Amino acid sequence: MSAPATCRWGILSTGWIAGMFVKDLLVDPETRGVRDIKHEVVAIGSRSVESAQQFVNQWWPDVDSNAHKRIKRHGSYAELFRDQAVDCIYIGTPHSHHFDTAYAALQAGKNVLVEKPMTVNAKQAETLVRLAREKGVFLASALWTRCLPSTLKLQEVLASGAIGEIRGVTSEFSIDATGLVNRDPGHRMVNPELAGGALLDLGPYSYTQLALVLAPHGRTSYDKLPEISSSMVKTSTRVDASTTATLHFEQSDGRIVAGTMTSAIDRHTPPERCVLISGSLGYITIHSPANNPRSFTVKRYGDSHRFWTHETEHDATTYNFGMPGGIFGFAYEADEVARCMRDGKTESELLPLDETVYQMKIFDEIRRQNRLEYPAPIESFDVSSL
Ligand SMILES: NC(=O)C1=CN([C@@H]2O[C@H](COP(=O)(O)OP(=O)(O)OC[C@H]3O[C@@H](n4cnc5c(N)ncnc54)[C@H](OP(=O)(O)O)[C@@H]3O)[C@@H](O)[C@H]2O)C=CC1
Ligand SMILES: O=C1OC[C@@H](O)[C@H](O)[C@H]1O
Repeated sequence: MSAPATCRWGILSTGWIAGMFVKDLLVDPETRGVRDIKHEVVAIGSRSVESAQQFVNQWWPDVDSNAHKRIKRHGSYAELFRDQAVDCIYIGTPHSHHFDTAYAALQAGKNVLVEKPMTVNAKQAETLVRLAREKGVFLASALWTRCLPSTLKLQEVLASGAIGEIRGVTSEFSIDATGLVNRDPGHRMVNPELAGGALLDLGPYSYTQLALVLAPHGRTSYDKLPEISSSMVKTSTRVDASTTATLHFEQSDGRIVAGTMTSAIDRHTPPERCVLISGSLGYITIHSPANNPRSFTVKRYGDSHRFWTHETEHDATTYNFGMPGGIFGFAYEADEVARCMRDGKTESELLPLDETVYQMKIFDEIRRQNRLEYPAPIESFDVSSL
């Protein structure tokens, strides 16, 4: 077997998720049975060099180690874009800053993995996708759930016909952040200036869980949006505390199947169930959380199943997934990106760009229906000043 290919990462921003992503990159891929690629963090880019230095101190505390000494600390994002040692830049800024930062990185010819949601709106996402394709560089939104072994296994189970014809999906990813509005109204989750709110922050997961079943890539035409009915409750900071949307997706056999997604920042999703996939022969329950499911259960109805009884289900199978090496789960998307780098691919089949743009169009429509607008500068897709 040939030597593993190394992906050399540049980390842009030094907040919470940037640290979690790095933590996963530092775990030896062999612990999860991955022998074809390796990860190396070669540079940190921050708005201040002190913050970049602090980040290195936190994640590579051994000051005498080669890694600690070797990692470049850039005091501006522009310096990171110029760093020739970097293969791919991971962007972990707030939503409001995904578009401008990713645009500048792509413009500099860099491969980019940008946190979810890719942008604030679909026009911005389309602009990034167009630029990446023009430049021939890699781009993906970091919807890590799509790369998890549990997600891939679920696709297999569905394709096997285990629950028959799909009749409906409900999906929720919510986190109780009540109190944040009063305690810390500037926090990115509730601050409109940073494009906060449940839909953009947590909706990518509740949407993805139903889209993987009802609008899978390769079997969905992105020309037409599903029919959408949605509602929102807003916070006093004027972002959405909760959003629920029912989407009617046309299936390849012409049937219309409804999926309902909920994301909220004012409650927890209960652990037992975040996603319910109902089929003609049974159902699948995905256990919370929807961003990182560790198990799901498939139950098939018994032959004597009747609509008035609940006693006849049988054949329950639960699939469990660990997180080897102590990873959080981001490592799997990092592996996928590293393989794309190695193979010269500019797009990942697990994180398809057209699907990402489609999702952003659906979110635009949900926001339109509920009059959720962000400040003009962060909705802008004008690139003349970038
Ligand atoms: N995949 C996942 O599971 C998760 C994804 N996320 C996503 O990651 C992104 C960041 O979230 P999180 O890490 O929690 O956020 P943090 O606030 O902890 O970090 C954001 C970082 O972005 C940089 N930044 C650039 N401009 C600004 C600005 N105007 N205000 C604040 N920070 C700025 C800062 O880094 P610096 O000072 O170094 O420039 C800052 O540390 C979001 O898009 C979120 O949706 C978040 C959590 C989990
Ligand atoms: O996975 C996540 O969990 C917590 C959220 O605030 C975050 O943005 C999201 O990506």
